[in-house]
Amino acid sequence: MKYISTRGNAPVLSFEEAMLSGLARDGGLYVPQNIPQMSANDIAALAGQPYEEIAFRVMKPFVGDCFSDSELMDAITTAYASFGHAARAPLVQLGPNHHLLELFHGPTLAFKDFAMQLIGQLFQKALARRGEQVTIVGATSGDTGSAAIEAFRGLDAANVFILFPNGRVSEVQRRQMTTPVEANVHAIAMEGTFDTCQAMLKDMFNDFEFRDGVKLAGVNSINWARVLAQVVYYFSAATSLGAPHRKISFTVPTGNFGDIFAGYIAKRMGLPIDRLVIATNRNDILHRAINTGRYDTDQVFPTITPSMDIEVSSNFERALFDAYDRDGAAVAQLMGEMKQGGFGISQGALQALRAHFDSGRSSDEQTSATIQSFFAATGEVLCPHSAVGVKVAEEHLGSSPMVTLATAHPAKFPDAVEAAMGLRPALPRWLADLFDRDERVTEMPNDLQLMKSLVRERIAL
Ligand SMILES: Cc1ncc(COP(=O)(O)O)c(C=O)c1O
Ligand SMILES: N[C@@H](CCOP(=O)(O)O)C(=O)O
Repeated sequence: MKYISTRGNAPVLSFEEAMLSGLARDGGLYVPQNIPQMSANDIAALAGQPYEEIAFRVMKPFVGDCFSDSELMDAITTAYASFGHAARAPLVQLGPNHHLLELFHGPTLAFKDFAMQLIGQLFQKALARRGEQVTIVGATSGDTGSAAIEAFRGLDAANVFILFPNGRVSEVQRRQMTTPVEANVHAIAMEGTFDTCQAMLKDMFNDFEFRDGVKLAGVNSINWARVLAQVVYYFSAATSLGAPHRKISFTVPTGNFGDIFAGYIAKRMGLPIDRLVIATNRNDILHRAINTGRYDTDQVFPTITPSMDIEVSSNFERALFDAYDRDGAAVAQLMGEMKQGGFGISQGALQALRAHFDSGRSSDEQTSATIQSFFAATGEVLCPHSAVGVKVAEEHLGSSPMVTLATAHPAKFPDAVEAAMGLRPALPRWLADLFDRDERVTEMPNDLQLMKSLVRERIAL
């Protein structure tokens, strides 16, 4: 299996090369050259299998011969061994036709653990084989950062720098990033929003002297391996609910578009997905784009769903690449226009997007009301991000069963949850002393030169 860039002008890579590279050298994102297909029989055979077996069967064709079967299975098994639920991604019924896919049973309590725990294992195997060390820089609005730190803390082969927007993550999220004691972990509180952090990260990748000098690697969903690992739970959920014999819809709380893009890949592989519903908060650029055909950036408003406070939604580029019939030059042109404030989506591409995606939005007030009403009706305590999904999903219920992705544990956002329903969710046992631990964090302005100097200094180059 080979990987090509969405901007059509970067080397074609293997799975392992794409995983270790992060951003393509033309600024684009790697995608598989072809999407492997699963037949109805292949999909039916997944029903009732352990999550690890489903992960292996779904991911293997994308990985090719970069990892042997036993290496891949070993990585998968180790990755999910620490999850606090035997099903890994259990389904809970919210209503007659509405189910919640709980993706927060991993070590850092967010869906990011599904991919990050796995790529931590795959990075270790690949780097050990190559005898290489890398510098991982990640941008986060809260959850990617803590998951990456958890997956890579203490490894000799990787230094991890996590840029988060100062004051714009929850206190639990911040402490998850600032309290690990391992010397290879560097939490950086940056001036600006998540978009500022992500733009800084992409600028670092686009500076080849720096990129090659520090052996830069990325673990945001710009990394294809992140998206791939997230494809798996669409298969596990859909087959539990009767796929391939009936269609299933999914609603996904969305920011950087990685999670819902994984659903789109599942559909392209043959999983009978009816609708993929993009659920946004007040920062509703994707909802507006699907509705109007204009992707116009605005300011980013802080909300009670900080992980989704994103305007420059990185993986939307991957969806556009397909919607523009894989025309890399067209995508490069749109991404250039986005830097000037926005772009229009052609009628053909918009139709192609609308063939798969619906969208909706939830204000903070609606999100709080949803936490409150679903707790009263079902006893399920929703994190605010998951509540955005549930609210939007309820507006899109149809004939096929709807699955809403519960992307984080409510205890990561205790203030918002308490304000909504009057009860403060408790952190699990292994994080119970989080507020007693010492924090270690470096505050930085939005200055690329200073950031590059800091990284170089810390890795002592
Ligand atoms: C809790 C939570 N929900 C939803 C999202 C949005 O996911 P994505 O960025 O893949 O669209 C994020 C951030 O990624 C998140 O941390
Ligand atoms: N919400 C994310 C933003 C980064 O997303 P990623 O999937 O591209 O890593 C976060 O929690 O950091």
